[in-house]
Amino acid sequence: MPNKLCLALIAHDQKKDDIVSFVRSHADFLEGCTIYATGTTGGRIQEACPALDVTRMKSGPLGGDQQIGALIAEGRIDALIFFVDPLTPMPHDVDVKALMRLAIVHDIPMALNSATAEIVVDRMGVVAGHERYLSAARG
Ligand SMILES: O=C(CO)COP(=O)(O)O
Repeated sequence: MPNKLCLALIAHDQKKDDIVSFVRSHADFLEGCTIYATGTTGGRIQEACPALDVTRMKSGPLGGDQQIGALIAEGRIDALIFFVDPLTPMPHDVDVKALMRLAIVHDIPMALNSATAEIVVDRMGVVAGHERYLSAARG
């Protein structure tokens, strides 16, 4: 069995209901993943889906985005799913920008809205299923 996929999930406040719906609709796939999330997002996800393996970092404005960025720099995150609110100014905008920059530098899939997140998760599910199929076939 290959290592579990490791995803970072983050949502700004106006998008938290959206990420909860997203997580609920992909709970089967996400149960097979290790999830890192910023503090408040992680709390909402755990509340909605207690079976998921979620590690909560600090809240975004208090350093959570930077903590996730550090995990990306260490090669520990396979994809970043970040439901961004494009209409509200953020005090920690520089942290958000730094996080996105690291996802680009380390060339991991980065979904910044729900339409892209659907594609990333669907694709990763296919690849993960394929790898499981191959490792089972190899014995
Ligand atoms: O602010 C965030 C991302 O920039 C999200 O942080 P929380 O999940 O703690 O609200």
